[in-house]
Order: sequence, then C-alpha cells, then structure tokens
Amino acid sequence: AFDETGKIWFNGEFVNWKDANIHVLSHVVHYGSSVFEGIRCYNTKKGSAILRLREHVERLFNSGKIYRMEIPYTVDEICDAIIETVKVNNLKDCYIRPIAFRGYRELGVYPLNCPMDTVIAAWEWGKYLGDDAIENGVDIGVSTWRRMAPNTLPNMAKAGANYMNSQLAKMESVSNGFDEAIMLDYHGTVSEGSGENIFLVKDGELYTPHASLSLLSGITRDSIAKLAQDMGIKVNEEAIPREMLYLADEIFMTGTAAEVTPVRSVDGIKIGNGKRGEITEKLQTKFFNIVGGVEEDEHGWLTFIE
Ligand SMILES: Cc1[nH+]cc(COP(=O)(O)O)c(CN[C@@H](CCC(=O)O)C(=O)O)c1O
Repeated sequence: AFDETGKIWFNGEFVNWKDANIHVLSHVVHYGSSVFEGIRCYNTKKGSAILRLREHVERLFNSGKIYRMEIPYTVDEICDAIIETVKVNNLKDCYIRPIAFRGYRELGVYPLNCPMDTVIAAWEWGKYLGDDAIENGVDIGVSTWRRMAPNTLPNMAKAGANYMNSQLAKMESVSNGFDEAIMLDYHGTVSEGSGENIFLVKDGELYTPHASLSLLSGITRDSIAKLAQDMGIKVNEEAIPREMLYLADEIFMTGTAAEVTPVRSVDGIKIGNGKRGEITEKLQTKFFNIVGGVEEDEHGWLTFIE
C-alpha cells in the first residue's frame, strides 16, 4: 500500500499525492491508451542511483511513438524530472513509474483529439515476487493465454493495454497455485512472464527468446546478457520450445521490479535441483553488487542523485 505522503510530478508540476487525479471520462480510463516505464533507484554505498535511466526514458518515448503519442517533453526533461521526483520525496531506494496517457476531452476510440498527460510517481517497492523469492526462487506455470500475436498489440511498446493480457495470465497462474505465469507466443514457443523476461541455463550457456519478437525488449534482460558475456558465458537468443523449460539446468526471470528471480519449478516439474542454480546466483550477485555500489559499474548504468 502507498504511504500517500509524497509528491507526484503531473504535467510539469509537483502535486500532492492525493491531488494527482484525472477525470473518469479520460480516454485512458476507457481505452487503455497509456505508455509507461518501471525504473529502480538503488541506495548504493555511494548514494542513491537510478539504474539505466536514459534507456528506460528512451523506451518510454519509443512506446509513445508506436501509438502516435506526442509526449510534450524531451528525453532530457523527463530524465531530469525523474531525478527531481526522487529528490523531492527524499527517497533512497525506490521504484519510479513514469506514465504518459491520453487525457480528458472526448470519448470515442479515435485518440488524437485528446490531450497527452504525463505523470511521474515514485515509491518504495520491495521484492516483486516476495522477499524470499530472490534466494529461494518461485514456482511458475505455463499459461493458456498466449502473448499477443504480431500486428495485434505491439509487444515492443510498454503500453498499459498489453497488461490486460498479462493480467489474464497472472490471474490464471495464481489461481492454479503458482507464483507467476510464463506465456508462450503465437507460434507456441516460450515468450515471457506477465511482468518479466526469462532465461534458461543449459550446459553452462544462457538461452532467451529473441528480443522484440513476442516480448518486451527488457532492459534487465540486456543487463544480464552483458554481465554474462563479461563472464564468458554464451548467450543464445532463439526460439525455445515449451518442453525446454523442463529440461533446463536452471531458469531465472529478469525485470526492473523482479530484478533476477530464480525459478525452481515449471508446471510442478522441478528445475535442476529445485533450488537457485549456480550460474543464476553468480549473475544475481554481480547484478546486486553493481546496483549496490559494491562492484564497479563498468557499463555506466548508474545515474547518481546528488
Ligand atoms: C511484460 C514484461 N516483460 C519484461 C519486463 C522486463 O523489462 P525491464 O524492466 O525493462 O527489464 C517487464 C517489466 N515489468 C515492469 C512492470 C511491472 C508491473 O507489475 O507493473 C517492471 O518490472 O517494472 C514486463 O512488464
């Protein structure tokens, strides 16, 4: 639950949390016309730092471009506003949610007469899949809901409407007793989770579905792939059959909220020894050491908040 005492950046002004409201007849409420980001700020040993800020903001604008949304700010202005939002709320470790959406003027599917509203909120958000998930892993199930097919809803856009698909998969998996869903794509090969990308480990190599085909081109996915390459671990991007999930030595999921979460079972079938795998732990430790300021940020991913 939110502590509701913070300030929210709303179309260029900071407003009180409880005053950050929109009209119920805003286009976005009825038609899902929003694009958004999930970004984390970490309280590193050297102060608070936002992870891959520019990549996230550029993806926000790319998502908007797909939907012909003209967000009335530059990438730099949104980056600066995000930094200000963390500072004005005196947050150290937090999750940041920029969102741009079609606002209030008229209803009807055609969106281009509605104004664009832009909001940035930030709050403390713990471990996405539960406190012990990072160490002990989660149980996931393959959903009967597939990720959106090509040319239906754009998987490359981090758009609100895509999460109606994610919600269906998540609700189904939780009702089946799992912690998270893994979705297949239109062709029946492995795609992504309701809010994460997925990696398999087999014979010392990583396997992950092609970016931007049927899944969000994850920034954490990119970070982990780079860390694996730094460690001399080969990363294979390829179509992964569902049954490969069962045969993997290790599986983990990646996302800004999920960070690096091991998977211990799929559809009730134990993965490897049913615990966090060795390569998963190595990558997870490296990731957390970088975002914790314990190890050198060699890729320049951290933007420190003075
Ligand atoms: C469908 C999906 N796929 C992959 C990812 C991983 O992307 P990245 O964060 O760039 O590594 C996310 C992030 N999910 C965000 C929203 C979660 C939510 O519940 O809302 C997040 O992790 O912030 C997804 O929502």
